[in-house]
Amino acid sequence: MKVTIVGAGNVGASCADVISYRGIASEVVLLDIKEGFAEGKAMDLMQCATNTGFNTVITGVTNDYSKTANSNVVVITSGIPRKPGMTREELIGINAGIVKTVADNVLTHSPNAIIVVVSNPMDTMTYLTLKATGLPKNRVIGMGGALDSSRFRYYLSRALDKPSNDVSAMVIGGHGDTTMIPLTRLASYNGIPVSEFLSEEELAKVAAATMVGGATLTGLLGTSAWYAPGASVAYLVDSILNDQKKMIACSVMLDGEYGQSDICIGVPCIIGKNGIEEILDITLNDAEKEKFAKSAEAVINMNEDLKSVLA
Ligand SMILES: NC(=O)c1ccc[n+]([C@@H]2O[C@H](COP(=O)([O-])OP(=O)(O)OC[C@H]3O[C@@H](n4cnc5c(N)ncnc54)[C@H](O)[C@@H]3O)[C@@H](O)[C@H]2O)c1
Ligand SMILES: O=C(O)C[C@H](O)C(=O)O
Repeated sequence: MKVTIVGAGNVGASCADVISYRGIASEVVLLDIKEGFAEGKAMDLMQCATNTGFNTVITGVTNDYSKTANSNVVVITSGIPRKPGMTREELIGINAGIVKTVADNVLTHSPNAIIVVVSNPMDTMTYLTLKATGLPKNRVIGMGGALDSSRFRYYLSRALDKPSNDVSAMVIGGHGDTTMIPLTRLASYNGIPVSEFLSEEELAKVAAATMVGGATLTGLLGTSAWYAPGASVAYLVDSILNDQKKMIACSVMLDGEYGQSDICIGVPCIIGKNGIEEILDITLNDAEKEKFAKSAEAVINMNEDLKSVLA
């Protein structure tokens, strides 16, 4: 199985690292616009093979899309990351043009690929990719919910003082500091509602920390995060390539689900060899419904900006 990752920067390289280390794909192509950069990242990663014991072949190329031909999955991480104090939404001006060009190029050489969009603002970049390529909606998946849910589980595990892997929780809605919706009501510690252990005030603090999880890391690192984002993409790619049918919150085109249409936004999905195989339209309570509607409104407004940005 072949995976192309466009953008060999922090997230792209970290994703290639996890994919190879875990043997998720037999071949990974890293492509970057910066001369020699992807080649260097690929060589460095390949020199891990004997010490970590993987057999994936990683190749790096400078803007040569012919080397990406017949990829099963293409991950788009090309674009700029935010700096401290910025929102993801501020990246639209530069990233929209990059993502649109990249999506066209990858499809020319891999017409059957499933595309995973990572570049920010991710929900709008997913919408743009879908509209620009005309692909069926099951083949364009935005990665955000997998990461936001892992951060939610991390903050819950700290509040509970229990291991993250014993905590089950999901974030839906937009992948933005104010648009994420951590589903606190449905979070559990090995099947027991977390509200058995944490007060409403503690849960509100966990939800707030989750929503600004990316901004917190950007403040600490000076650029946005990459280890958890890279691992989250690899987790999603694994479910596609190995047809695992995992339930993962992803940004997908809605057609009436959650009362929304013509928008890509995070909702629980079944992910398998066909990409998005099912959208789970779960019942939200009134407060969650209100948050989802507000989140969708913000994402739709951002999508509107595409017209002027790409004009
Ligand atoms: N969806 C998410 O959950 C999530 C998580 C983390 C980061 N991101 C986003 O992913 C993007 C990448 O983040 P990063 O930290 O890896 O940034 P980075 O700067 O480390 O890497 C981006 C890479 O893209 C390359 N690039 C730029 N234009 C290109 C083009 N036209 N073709 C090919 N490559 C090109 C750059 O040369 C660079 O190497 C950012 O937009 C960031 O906001 C999203
Ligand atoms: O925070 C960012 O800008 C990058 C990414 O969306 C993240 O959540 O880590």
